Amino acid sequence: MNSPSSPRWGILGPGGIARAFTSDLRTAGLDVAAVGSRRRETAEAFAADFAIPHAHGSYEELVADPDVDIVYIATPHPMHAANALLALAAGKHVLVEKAFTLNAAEALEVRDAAAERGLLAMEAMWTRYLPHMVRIRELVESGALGEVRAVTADHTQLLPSDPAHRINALELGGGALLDLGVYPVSFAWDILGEPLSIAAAARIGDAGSDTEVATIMTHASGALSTSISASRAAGPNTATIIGTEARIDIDSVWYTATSFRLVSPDGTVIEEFRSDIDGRGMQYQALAAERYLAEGRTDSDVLPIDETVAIMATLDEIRDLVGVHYPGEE
Ligand SMILES: NC(=O)C1=CN([C@@H]2O[C@H](COP(=O)(O)OP(=O)(O)OC[C@H]3O[C@@H](n4cnc5c(N)ncnc54)[C@H](OP(=O)(O)O)[C@@H]3O)[C@@H](O)[C@H]2O)C=CC1
Ligand SMILES: O=C1CO[C@H](CO)[C@@H](O)[C@@H]1O
Repeated sequence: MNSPSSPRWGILGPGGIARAFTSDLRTAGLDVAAVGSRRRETAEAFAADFAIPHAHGSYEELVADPDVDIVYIATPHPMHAANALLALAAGKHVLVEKAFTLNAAEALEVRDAAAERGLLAMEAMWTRYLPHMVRIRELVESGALGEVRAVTADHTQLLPSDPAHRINALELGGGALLDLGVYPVSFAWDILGEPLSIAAAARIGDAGSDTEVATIMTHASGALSTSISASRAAGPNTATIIGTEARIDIDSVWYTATSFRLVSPDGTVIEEFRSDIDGRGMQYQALAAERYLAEGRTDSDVLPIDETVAIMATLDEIRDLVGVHYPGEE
């Protein structure tokens, strides 16, 4: 799959998700050239696990590596903007984990820095690039559902309750919305576009961050979307797109590679889709990034950077409604 001109990846912040992503890059035969950690020993251990040629003991060293073309940023959300700006200043393209940044202001900074340098800055909203989502967008655009009137999705997981864990601690961008709710909100944006109005409610945990959040959005198309994110209990993790002529039921876990059915109002299954992929599926976004670079493009057509910024603004608005602010935002 690799060609001599394939971009060479650098992994920044070798924690849990960096491990899953790197494994998927390896499965897809992509070129992982370097890893950078705040601790050299961590970088060396990660490099040994994945046979990565260069291990760097700082993020500065990683982005300065001439063998790296694109940096995957996998630190906690509050570090995304600074890490992405560091890589862009060194002339590297960036693929930045969700939530892209802490808020829309930071996302704009990253967007503008990439644009100034003619570099790709892309949100690692991997779900959008998965085969079932590609087919779902085709079906929606073809009119197979008629007019879409509603979208529902939940992302709920039983995650650590330790107030110091990144899922909870405000200084690490804690909260169900930015970690989990970003998936259903991005999904609603994908299918229905911009929300015109937002209602939201949340429960706030001991750490001061949101542990459960529910939103109802009214979209420019006139349709509604609802989403639930929760970090203290696992629900169905399914999603539905309801149209006037048919609906799509996406099976659990809807935001990973999964199956779905196109169903008519009388319950007849019109089409069934099953995912058959290697690995977790995080390679599809990387393959898309490589394709954009090969075509000399600096934006994603699946999730353009302006939409990422707008999604961050939606998340800002939801956080305003439920009263969650991060240090330095007040
Ligand atoms: N796409 C997906 O399915 C998933 C995406 N994510 C996203 O990835 C990001 C990282 O999550 P996850 O991998 O679970 O987190 P981890 O805590 O497992 O890893 C984060 C890494 O970031 C580095 N880091 C830099 N600064 C800090 C800091 N102040 N505190 C802690 N770690 C720091 C550390 O690496 P080092 O010290 O070695 O430099 C650490 O290993 C989040 O933004 C999250 O939303 C997470 C899980 C799934
Ligand atoms: O994106 C994500 C998917 O699920 C993880 C938990 O397993 C989350 O914490 C994460 O950020």
